[in-house]
Amino acid sequence: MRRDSNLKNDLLVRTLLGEQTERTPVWMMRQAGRYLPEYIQLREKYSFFERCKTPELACEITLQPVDIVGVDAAILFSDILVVPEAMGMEVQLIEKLGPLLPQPIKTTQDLNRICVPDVHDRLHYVFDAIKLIKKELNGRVPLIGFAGAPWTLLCYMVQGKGSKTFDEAKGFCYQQPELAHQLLQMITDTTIAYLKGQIAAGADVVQVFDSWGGLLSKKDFEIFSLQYIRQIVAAVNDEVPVIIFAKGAWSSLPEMAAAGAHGLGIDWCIEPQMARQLAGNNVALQGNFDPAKLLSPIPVIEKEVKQMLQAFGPGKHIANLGHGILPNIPVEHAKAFVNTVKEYCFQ
Ligand SMILES: Cc1c2[nH]c(c1CCC(=O)O)Cc1[nH]c(c(CCC(=O)O)c1C)Cc1[nH]c(c(CCC(=O)O)c1C)Cc1[nH]c(c(C)c1CCC(=O)O)C2
Repeated sequence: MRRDSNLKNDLLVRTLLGEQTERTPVWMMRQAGRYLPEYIQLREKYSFFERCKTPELACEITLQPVDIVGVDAAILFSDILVVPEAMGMEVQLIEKLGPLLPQPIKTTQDLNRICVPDVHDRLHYVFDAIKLIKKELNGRVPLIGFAGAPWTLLCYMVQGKGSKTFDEAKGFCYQQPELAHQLLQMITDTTIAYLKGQIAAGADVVQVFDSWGGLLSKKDFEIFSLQYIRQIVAAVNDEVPVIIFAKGAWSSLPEMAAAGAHGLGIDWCIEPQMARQLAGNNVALQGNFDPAKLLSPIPVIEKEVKQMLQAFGPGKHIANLGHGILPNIPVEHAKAFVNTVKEYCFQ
């Protein structure tokens, strides 16, 4: 296991490695983004991919929540969709609509248009950003690298846009399972090289986002998601700690723990005690505050965050939201979330 000896705050890394810490670490999924006025300013000047592909901009945005909100970890500013783009697909981000992939994968011919790229050629801008961020962080907090899980990326690559059900992506898997598995394996191979590149560039921890894992039954989650996540975790978990966040897929927590992850993200639909029973004692749990609850008045946020910390108990817990922070959250409310965790003492 590689560890950056220059880290002044290593609460996240130690928690993931099962070591005791003075307090619970805290960060927020999607913490670099639209609820921060400083981010919105940059967004007005540069397109989404300009922000992702310019290391100085990605670095500045990554550091914003560390400086402004005081989280215990930075997460690389990028997007899970840079991987489909590197594999040869056109990816656009449209205001208010979200991602658009105008030529989605439906047939063997479509699959032949994409490839497993050389990540050092196609995604070098991410590795350059990570090197710059590590330098600028100067050990203040660890840096989390990330990638989308193959299933969640397939959802966008086949559906071509966001969806509540991803019915076309699911239909593709059920109608053309062989093609689906070829695509999932190509994404997996790209992702392994991509995460290894992030780690080589300096990422201290990596997280795999399976935002749409909960759309599958437990059996189909194993077939179309978990077997690929397992390959990714096995390829990197001796280098740095790995967190799997598979939203809604709580019934597979035992299998995800057995896959060799150091941390498992959970959403607010499962109680901490139940998640602990399912996941066992050898893994840290991350979560699980309802992001919309950050709209509550600050005293309510403080009270509910304390209840959450108490429910998880001391140790083996990383305080976080159960999904990404919403754009309409006041910065003061995000700060209240973080500060309540930092100030909490277990009796
Ligand atoms: C499914 C998914 C995507 N991207 C991501 C996921 C998995 C996590 C999740 O479920 O929320 C992951 C992601 N996207 C972004 C980050 C940055 C780092 C961080 O967490 O702070 C991370 C970790 C930046 C972003 N990615 C995107 C934005 C907003 C675009 C903008 O600010 O111009 C940001 C800050 C665009 C994006 N990218 C994606 C969507 C659906 C959208 C549009 C809607 C939305 O914003 O949530 C795909």
